[in-house]
Amino acid sequence: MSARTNTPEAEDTSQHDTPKEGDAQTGTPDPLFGSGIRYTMGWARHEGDRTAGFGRMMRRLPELVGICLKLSWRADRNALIIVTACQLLVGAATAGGLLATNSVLQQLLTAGPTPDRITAALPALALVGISAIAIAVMTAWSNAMSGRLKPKVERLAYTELLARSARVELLHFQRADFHDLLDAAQYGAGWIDLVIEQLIKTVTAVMGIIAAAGVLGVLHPLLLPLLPLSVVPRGWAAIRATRMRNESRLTWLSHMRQQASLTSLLTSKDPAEEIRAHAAGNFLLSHYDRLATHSALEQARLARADAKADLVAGALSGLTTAATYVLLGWLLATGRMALAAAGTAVLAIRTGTNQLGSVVSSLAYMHEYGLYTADWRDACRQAQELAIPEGGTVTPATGPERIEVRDLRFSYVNADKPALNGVNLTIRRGEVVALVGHNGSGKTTLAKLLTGLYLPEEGSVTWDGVDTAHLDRDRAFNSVALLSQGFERWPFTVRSNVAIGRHQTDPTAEALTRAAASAGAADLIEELKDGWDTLLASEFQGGINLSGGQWQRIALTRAYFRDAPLLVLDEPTAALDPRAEAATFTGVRALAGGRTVVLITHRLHSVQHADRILVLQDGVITENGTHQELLELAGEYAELWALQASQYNADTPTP
Ligand SMILES: Nc1ncnc2c1ncn2[C@@H]1O[C@H](COP(=O)(O)OP(=O)(O)OP(=O)(O)O)[C@@H](O)[C@H]1O
Repeated sequence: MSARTNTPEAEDTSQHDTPKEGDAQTGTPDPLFGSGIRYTMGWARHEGDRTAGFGRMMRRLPELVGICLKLSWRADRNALIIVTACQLLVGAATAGGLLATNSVLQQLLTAGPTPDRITAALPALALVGISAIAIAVMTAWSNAMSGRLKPKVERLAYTELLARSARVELLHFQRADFHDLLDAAQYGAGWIDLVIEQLIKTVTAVMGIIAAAGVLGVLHPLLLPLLPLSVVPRGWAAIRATRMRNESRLTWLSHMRQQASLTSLLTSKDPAEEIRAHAAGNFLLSHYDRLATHSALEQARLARADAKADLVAGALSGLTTAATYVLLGWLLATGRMALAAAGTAVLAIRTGTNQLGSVVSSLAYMHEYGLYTADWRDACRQAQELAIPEGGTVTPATGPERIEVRDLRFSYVNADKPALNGVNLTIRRGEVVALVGHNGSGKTTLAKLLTGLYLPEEGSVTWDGVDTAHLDRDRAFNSVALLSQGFERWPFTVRSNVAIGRHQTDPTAEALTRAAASAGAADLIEELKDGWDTLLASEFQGGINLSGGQWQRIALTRAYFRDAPLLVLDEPTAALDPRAEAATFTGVRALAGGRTVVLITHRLHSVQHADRILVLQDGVITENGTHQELLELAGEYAELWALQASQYNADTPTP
């Protein structure tokens, strides 16, 4: 190995061409990610809107303001009222201050002894001071109130989104477009405080403009058109700069996500093991650096584009300022305006143009962030439409007496063939039913339909004659305990990991211990340093991690702790040692009394004592019977059984 490969930096340049500006083009497949990652995130939902002009921006504005005001009203109406009142008062004080300034100038510029002129100007001077104090007080109060309002609005937006998405039918979580919307909506919820901030800035600036325009109108009507005229170039440049920024951002957005995914891979717990064992660190790092270089080049280009736009804006703005002073000079020279009024006009024009510039940039920011606010609203609406309905037929607490499946067909979104293709089956209360079959044959999918987690696409699944779609699903789920293949390893204490399975009631020590004993986890928990209070997350202070099998026992404890009449165990022993596995299956039989158990496993020796074994093949039940009946049938099950048995026999040394 050459010395160069000792540092990741050395490896970078040897592996990839040095990125050049313009390399990062949309649609160019990435050597690591292909082109798949680019459009999978909510970011890219607004390509058209992001590069839209002023007209489109203004058309969306009322809707956006409406969303923000409604949310703010719900979050903290007092704060909203105070902020609005403060802004109105700031506007009034600005106008009053300008008029008072005019009066001061008039008094100072009239003929007469200086002390007299100063004395005459004093009341107006006091008014200038009072309006400045009023502006400062109102601005401070408004800032304090908006500081109170914004986090409340953000919290409300997040809570609403999370509450609604937590109720969405499971199937929609398989849809990429729904995830795109949720992604964007999360930005919307997080950035809603920025939209409100810009909205407040806009209101402040509009008040300033009204004040300045009012004063200019009083001083000389000819001065009024100067105000919008002077801001046109700055507004045009600001919008142009925003569009350029957005176009540029779209170019490197996917890089940002790819970079973020590499950052997360290099710093997360789970991939750490394989990265080290396969020495993949430098490889990932070199790709990270390649992407970071692209991003830096794009940002440099962006900065230059911004600078150019600013330059053009500055030049045009200078021209309009010059025109303003020429007009003022002409008004003065021709005696159409007094010197004092001209002085006030300069102040009013400066105030007005500054505020107009501020309005334009606030509107541009509002438009940009506001696209996500609209997504937040759309996601909340969609989540509501796709939610598991509330109410329906209530099932008895003892669970269904009979689950019937008739001509059941079910396909996942974008799947080219159905996962279940005409399943018929009846399960009675208290039965232990085992589902076996090759990978992808539909066992897990069937279990999810039996429990009402998914609804049939065709055919029916009924609980005591009631279609699962018409059940009160919240109550129905209450009757279900599920240990799924990818069970959750909650980063909580052991107690919470188990009690989350039935969190509505305070877990009694006795119920926890009983569940742990049934799952074979009692000794394991007792030996942990803080017992039930041990934190199962080594990435947090004081936390520890468990082995795969130990985690499986905790997950099994959780399922047992739910103490539900319908128990679904999907590969419950995949990570268990043989003794624990045997104990688990014996435990399942013992537990069954009155409880319906659906057991999915590839360990055929463990299912031989099930009441019934169902063999699935390509989404269809091909065999249905007891272990003995299926062996006699000499079909798929018998073949798989013989295969597994032969492996054991071959490996067993003859005594
Ligand atoms: N979320 C999903 N989206 C799309 N297709 C899916 C999804 N989950 C499963 N499938 C497909 O549905 C079919 C049935 O999958 P299922 O998980 O029910 O099989 P299984 O019998 O439980 O497999 P295994 O023994 O590997 O756990 C497979 O073809 C699988 O690829």
